[in-house]
Amino acid sequence: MARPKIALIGAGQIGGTLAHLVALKELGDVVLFDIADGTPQGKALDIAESGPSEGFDATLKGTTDYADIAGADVCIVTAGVPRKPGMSRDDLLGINLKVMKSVGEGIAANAPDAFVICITNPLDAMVWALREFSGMPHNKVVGMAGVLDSARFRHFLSVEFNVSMRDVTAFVLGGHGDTMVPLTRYSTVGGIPLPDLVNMGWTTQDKLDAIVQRTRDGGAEIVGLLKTGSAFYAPATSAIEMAEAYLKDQRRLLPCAAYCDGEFGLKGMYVGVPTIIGANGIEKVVDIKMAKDEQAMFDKSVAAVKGLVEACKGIDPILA
Ligand SMILES: NC(=O)C1=CN([C@@H]2O[C@H](COP(=O)(O)OP(=O)(O)OC[C@H]3O[C@@H](n4cnc5c(N)ncnc54)[C@H](O)[C@@H]3O)[C@@H](O)[C@H]2O)C=CC1
Ligand SMILES: O=C([O-])CC(=O)C(=O)O
Repeated sequence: MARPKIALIGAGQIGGTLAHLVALKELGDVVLFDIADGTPQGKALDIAESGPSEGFDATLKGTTDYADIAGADVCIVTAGVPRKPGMSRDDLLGINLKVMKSVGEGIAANAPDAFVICITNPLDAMVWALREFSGMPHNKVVGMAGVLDSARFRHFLSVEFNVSMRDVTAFVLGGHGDTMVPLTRYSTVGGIPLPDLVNMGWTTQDKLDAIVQRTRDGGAEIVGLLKTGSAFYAPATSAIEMAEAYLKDQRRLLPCAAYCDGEFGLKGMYVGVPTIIGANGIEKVVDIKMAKDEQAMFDKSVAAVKGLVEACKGIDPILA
């Protein structure tokens, strides 16, 4: 059987890391696309030259021509600009919206059957716009953020409890911004929900609150440290987890920015919700019941995303 074809739209920090991970994990053959001529070709060649030592079987091609992504099974979109210290993700909206237009058209024309994972920020509005520009089915276009935010939450919790990250589960829903919603009641250590762990005296509510806030600020913390761009190792790994779930029909239950058509009382919008990813893309949005305070946080986050979508409509009349 032919290897899957994985197109990476954007060959910057995340795109290059994605290409390396796809090759190392032998998920498929890689086409790395970017408008900056030389960058995708150089990264593809560099990673291909690591193959003999690493021993993977995958071809890598760098290109500036959308025709080369023809027939891709998966497209992962990181094209656009990242933020710098002092900026919010929302400040990227105007410039990255234009990028989503060309990328959406390029994918629709060349790889209309692909499963598309958007990473570009501000994530929830950009995945909505990318879907609109591409006209592709809603279940085949999804945004990556919840897997990353939950991974950050899990990492901080594993350090606090001094246990393996494998035994920590976490759910971060809502928009990928300052209003994101880490759900402590649905996050566990060895199956024990976090509020129970506070009651058991294993940690304090103050410490848990600080971890929740650090999770919300997780992207900004890295931007502040790197100074020249934003996180890329963990974001790439998170998107690979989603791509693998699709390619291997794993039916993973992962928090993703998915299209809600009635779920969570939302109609026609993308926001971070629990989803099942399998061979049909987003197979299901899992409509969990939230407590009153959780719902209030989620509603606030949804309102923030709606504001950004309205801003997109104001910029590009095609979207209105
Ligand atoms: N959803 C999430 O959780 C996360 C999202 N991000 C976002 O991902 C995006 C990419 O981040 P990085 O890879 O670090 O940025 P980067 O600047 O390293 O790479 C972006 C690449 O996009 C290319 N590009 C620009 N316009 C293009 C176009 N029209 N078509 C094709 N390629 C184009 C650039 O030439 C550049 O190589 C940013 O918007 C960032 O904010 C970053 C981390 C996490
Ligand atoms: O913070 C940023 O700008 C990049 C991002 O979305 C993240 O790392 O969560």
